[in-house]
Parts: sequence; C-alpha cells; structure tokens
Amino acid sequence: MSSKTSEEIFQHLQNIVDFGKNVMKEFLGENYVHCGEVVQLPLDFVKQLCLKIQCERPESRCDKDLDTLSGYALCLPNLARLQTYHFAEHRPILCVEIKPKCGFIPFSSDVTHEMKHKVCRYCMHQHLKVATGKWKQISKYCPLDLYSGNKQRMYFALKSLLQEAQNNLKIFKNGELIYGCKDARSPVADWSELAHHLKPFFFPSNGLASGPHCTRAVIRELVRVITRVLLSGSDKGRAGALRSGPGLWGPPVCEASPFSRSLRCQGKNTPERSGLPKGCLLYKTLQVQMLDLLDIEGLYPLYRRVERYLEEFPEERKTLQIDGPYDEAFYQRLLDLSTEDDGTVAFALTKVQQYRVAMTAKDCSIMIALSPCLQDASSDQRPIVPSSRSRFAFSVSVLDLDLKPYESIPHQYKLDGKIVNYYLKTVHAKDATVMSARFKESEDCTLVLHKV
Ligand SMILES: O=P(O)(O)O[C@@H]1[C@@H](OP(=O)(O)O)[C@H](OP(=O)(O)O)[C@H](O)[C@H](OP(=O)(O)O)[C@H]1OP(=O)(O)O
Ligand SMILES: Nc1ncnc2c1ncn2[C@@H]1O[C@H](COP(=O)(O)OP(=O)(O)OP(=O)(O)O)[C@@H](O)[C@H]1O
Repeated sequence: MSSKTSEEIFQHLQNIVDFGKNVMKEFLGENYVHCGEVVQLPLDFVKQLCLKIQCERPESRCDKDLDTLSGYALCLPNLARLQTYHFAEHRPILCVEIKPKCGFIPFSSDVTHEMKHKVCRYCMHQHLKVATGKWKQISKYCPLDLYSGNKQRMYFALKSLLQEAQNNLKIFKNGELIYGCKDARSPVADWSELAHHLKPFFFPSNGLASGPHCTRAVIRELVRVITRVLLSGSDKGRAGALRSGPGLWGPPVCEASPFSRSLRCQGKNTPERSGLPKGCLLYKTLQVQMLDLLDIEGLYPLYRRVERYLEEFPEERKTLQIDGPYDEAFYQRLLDLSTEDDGTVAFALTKVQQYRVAMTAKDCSIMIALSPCLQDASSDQRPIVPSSRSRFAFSVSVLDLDLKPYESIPHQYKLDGKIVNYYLKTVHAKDATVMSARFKESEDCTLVLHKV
C-alpha cells in the first residue's frame, strides 16, 4: 500500500465501494450489503487512531500496515448494530459474526484429485492449518452442513462453530467481543461464561438456575435463533441469475463432515441437496461462490492465458478492467456462465473475473445483529425472530466484500495443491482410525438426530 500514491489509494477504495454497489448488491440484495463511502481524514487523527488500536489488533494481522499517509479511508456502518434503524439504538444488542467459507464441493471436470469431489476444501484445509500451527485442533464444522438448509445439519454446524470458533465465529455484546478467538493461543471456549452473557437476552425475566442445564438451554436458544435468521429473508437480489444448470452442483455432503459420517454409520441415506430458501443470504452467497465454475485447476491455465496477453500488451490491463472500474459492464459479463472455451482472451478473462468474485464470496462474513424487543412492542415492520422466551429484532449484513486481487490467483493455485496433497498424504493415507478421531466423541452422532 505504502508505495501507492494518495490518488491510487483513493481509487482503490472507490473501487471497493463500486464493487459493493454494482456487483455484490446486485447479487446479494441491497438489504444485506453496506458499501460504505470513501472519506478524507486529517492525518493527525489517523496517526493517533493507529497508535491507539495497535494493541487491539491480532498479532497475525500486524504484518499489514495501516495506511496513515494518504488521508483516505473507507467509512462503513457499524454492522454489529441493527441496520434496520437509521439512528443509534440504545437497547442491548448481540451480534454473531460467521465466516462460513466455501459451501460446495467442486463439480468441475478439471479437478484432478478425486478427493476434491468428496471432501470439501474447508475440511481438508483444517489439517494443514493445524499442522502449521494456525489452530490447535480440527473443527467439526463443515460449511456444507451450514449451507444445507437442513435444520439438524445447520444446528450441528453452529454447535461445532461454538466448540471451535477459530476465525469462523465471533460474538459481540453491545459491540464488545465476548466470544471467539484471536489466534491459536486464545483460551479454550467457555460456554458457561458465554451463557452468562446471553442469559438476559434469551431468558429475560426467568430465574433459570445457573449450571450446565442453564448453559445448555441458553446455547440451544442461541443456535435456534441463528438458524432461523439464516433461513429467513425475502430480500431480492439477482443471484438467481446465476442459478447453475443440472449437474452443476457437486455432492450435497462432504465425506469428512462428522454429521454425514454419523448418518452413514447408521446406514441412513445421504441427505438431499440444498434446501435453502432462495431469498436467504446463505443461498445467495452460495450462488456467487459457485461462479467458480472451473475450480482453480481449470482456472489457472486461463489466468496464464490472460497473463501472456498482458505481457505482450501491458497497456490493455485497463481495458480488461483487471483493477476496475467495477461498473455495470463488469457486472454484466459475470453473468455469462458458459464453460465452452473458444480459446479467446475474452473467455479466459470472464472466468478469471468470475473466480475472483467467487473467492470474495467464499471469504466474506455474515453479521447477525439481534436486539430484544418488548413482548408487546409492535414490530414496525422490522423483521422479528422469536425464541422460546423472548423476541428479537434482527438484521443480517455481509462484511468483507472487497474483490480478491487478480495477483492472488497463483497463490490460490499453489495453496490448493498443498491442501490436497497434505490431506492425501497425512489423513487419507492413514487408516480410518486416524480419520475418526473427531467422531469418537459419538455424543454428537446421537445429539444431532434429535428433532430441533
Ligand atoms: O485461502 P483461505 O481459504 O485460507 O482464506 C484466507 C483466510 O484464511 P481462513 O482459511 O479463512 O482461515 C484469511 O483469514 P485470516 O486472515 O487468516 O483470518 C484471509 O481472509 C485471507 O484473505 P486475504 O488474503 O487477507 O484477502 C483468505 O485468503 P483468500 O484465499 O480468500 O484470498
Ligand atoms: N463495519 C463493521 N462493523 C462491525 N465490525 C466490523 C466492521 N468491519 C470489520 N469489523 C470487525 O473487524 C474484523 C476484521 O475486519 P476485516 O477482516 O474487514 O479487516 P481487515 O481490513 O481485513 O483487517 P486487516 O487489515 O487486519 O487484515 C471483522 O471480522 C469484524 O469482527
């Protein structure tokens, strides 16, 4: 960043805003996307702010310097608050942030490792992350369970996130982080402490005793409410324009997910594919993720084609809109889902841009803000989600929607190979006893099959 001029930084930030407005709002619907605006700040203020927040930043992020020189910044609403009100709310507020990651298994015929058609990237990547020390233990969370639309699978996925939050789950109370870890050294999850924070929200006037029973009841309510919110939504958006044709789905379950393994153990059938309602944010996010039609293995040669063209005609970078502008024309080209390669740079470029958009959707987060409403208060047409002892006004927003850079494609290609090779070498090659370490705690097998 520091090598860029102020003008370039302004343009970069404006591109982020335009991408939100012209692409993500179109796909995901306007209620979910808050693009923010580029603002100018006094340099003195930026420097002081930078010093003040330095100690709060996770160590793993500190290699990224904050820009204190250009005077430009992106101003976003506080998404840990309700977005349905245009003025500050003074009621207590909970916010659950989920980074769901990629919710489908690649369907592309360019995939060379059979394992990639069976086990999702998140579950494979877990092993590499633990081996490299990013996290201490493998999570039972599998994105395919969350995106399944099946309440039991979603319930299992959310509980797994609560057990092993990694960077996929954070909970804020009145804007303050109360749950979720910063890095591998963070202390283990404490559900009773979390339940202590949440009890007034879910059991406001009830003298529910503390202890394990109370903890379980509170966590159950939280998971139910989040599941309901995730399945809600009638917000328009044009993700439907991306609906893939038959056969372009991939398997509905990941073989490494403890949920699907437990079903198989019990001789039950594989669940049906996505039962997500079409209006909900998860469904739309998944559709955008599926713009990755060819998988990185099919995409990389096309990236190389664009690269060769740019080496010959570097001045064309602008015309190809590699670094923006992300305007209506850019958006329209994303809607071309053909996979017939006619050998042109135009075809390669469209797939490259679709891949970048898909990667963005695979790495974004969902913010769910919940604020208790009084039992007799009218909903004033705001969405409301009931729990067994209270009701919440809620809003759902998406965070981190800046388009992934063109330059990250070679890195993605190498990382993909590393993830799969590591998984094949260390996990799959060993016998099932190693694989099943995470399934030995069979309480989850029975637990999830209760009606929720
Ligand atoms: O590649 P992945 O799947 O590990 O995703 C990266 C994330 O790691 P995760 O797997 O979520 O722990 C990674 O998350 P952390 O910074 O490790 O919390 C970033 O979001 C990274 O994006 P960027 O390069 O900073 O724009 C992400 O990189 P991109 O692949 O989205 O560029
Ligand atoms: N608009 C927002 N409202 C509420 N919380 C936010 C908002 N933006 C970011 N956050 C919080 O800050 C965290 C980090 O945000 P984000 O990943 O966008 O930062 P980043 O710019 O990528 O960070 P870094 O520069 O360290 O890589 C999010 O996971 C979320 O908890």
